[in-house]
Amino acid sequence: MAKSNIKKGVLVVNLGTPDSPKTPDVRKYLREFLMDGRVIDIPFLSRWALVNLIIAPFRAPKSAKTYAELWEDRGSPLMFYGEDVVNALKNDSELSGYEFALAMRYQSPSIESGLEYLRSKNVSEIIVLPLFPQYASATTGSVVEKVNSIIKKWQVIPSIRFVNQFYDKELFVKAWASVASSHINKKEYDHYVFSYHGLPERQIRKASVDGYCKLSEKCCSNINKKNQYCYRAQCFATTRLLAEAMGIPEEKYTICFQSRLGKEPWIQPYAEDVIESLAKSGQKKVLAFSPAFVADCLETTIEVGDEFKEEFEHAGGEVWDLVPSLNAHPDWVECLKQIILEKS
Ligand SMILES: C=CC1=C(C)c2cc3[nH]c(cc4nc(cc5[nH]c(cc1n2)c(C)c5CCC(=O)O)C(CCC(=O)O)=C4C)c(C)c3C=C
Ligand SMILES: [Fe+2]
Ligand SMILES: [Fe+2]
Repeated sequence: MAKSNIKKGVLVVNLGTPDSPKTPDVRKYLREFLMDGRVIDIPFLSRWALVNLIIAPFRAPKSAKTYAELWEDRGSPLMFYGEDVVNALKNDSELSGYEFALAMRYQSPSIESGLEYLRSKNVSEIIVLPLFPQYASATTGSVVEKVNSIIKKWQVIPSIRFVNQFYDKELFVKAWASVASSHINKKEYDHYVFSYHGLPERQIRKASVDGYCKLSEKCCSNINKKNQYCYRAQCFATTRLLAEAMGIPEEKYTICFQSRLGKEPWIQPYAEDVIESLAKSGQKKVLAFSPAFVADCLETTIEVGDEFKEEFEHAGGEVWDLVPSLNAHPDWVECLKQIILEKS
């Protein structure tokens, strides 16, 4: 029987990054990102005023300087590692029955252009793969909403499957262990820090079933029917899996949450408090992981790698190393391949 040439489509989506590290491009990026009602979940007019009159004008020039430090010859790492993994998937012979498009939730290439590309290839179904290991309404939820807002206008809507999270996939854990092995086998560390992007506490409460989530250590210490989509609980679960795979005992690691924005409470413990208390309690050599990100970006290289290192050393610590992100590591590409095949 002749082999069918009908293909399936895969839309690989990451958060997005400015088009360049120049202030106007950073401002444009921040505006689009922070005007998303799933990111700053307050009424439209208050959000508009906060973003356009306060955050974008004041933050853009500062962030632009940091983006300039991050920028490489190939551009923003979040973007070029996205291109690298998609190219690796395209070249995998086991995935020859798939068409791929890379998209960013904010800025370019847009989700709309990625979906249009897949539509032009007449794919029979589309797998949407947001590159966020843990579910949050502000990230995965926003990608799902955006995709739905576009395809609802299509005459023919193919079957669409969304990947909601993958923090617990064996190959995801294995990929982190592979990337970290060169650090772990080379040096002895006193302590390990797992730093995740933060979220406003309000967003955790909104995702909690029957008010289950009290934002205590206890409510996030396991995954159950009521907190299965709790970002904080999923970050705790990610840490347990990674620590177990790398043989790091419980007393040797600490979780924290970074990148707080605004005055409202965000999920705790806060990174700056953890860093200071580790240094003050005599931990000298620390290895840091950033497992909410699958590609290096501002939040990993600059915030965890440079700024946290400075804070740790200032508080009396001696060594602060960061495990790079999964980027285009072959084990990570293998993990993505398995996710795609399982969803098909
Ligand atoms: C785990 C993924 C992420 C979650 C959850 C998330 C929530 C979130 N972020 C902001 C505000 C900002 N985030 C910024 C950068 C940024 N955020 C993520 C991922 C998550 N954000 C990434 C990958 C990046 C880096 C992108 C890059 O180009 O390298 C920024 C911009 C940078 C800066 O100006 O400091 C802001 C602002 C909020 C408010 C939020 C949840 C509600
Ligand atoms: Fe963010
Ligand atoms: Fe919880």
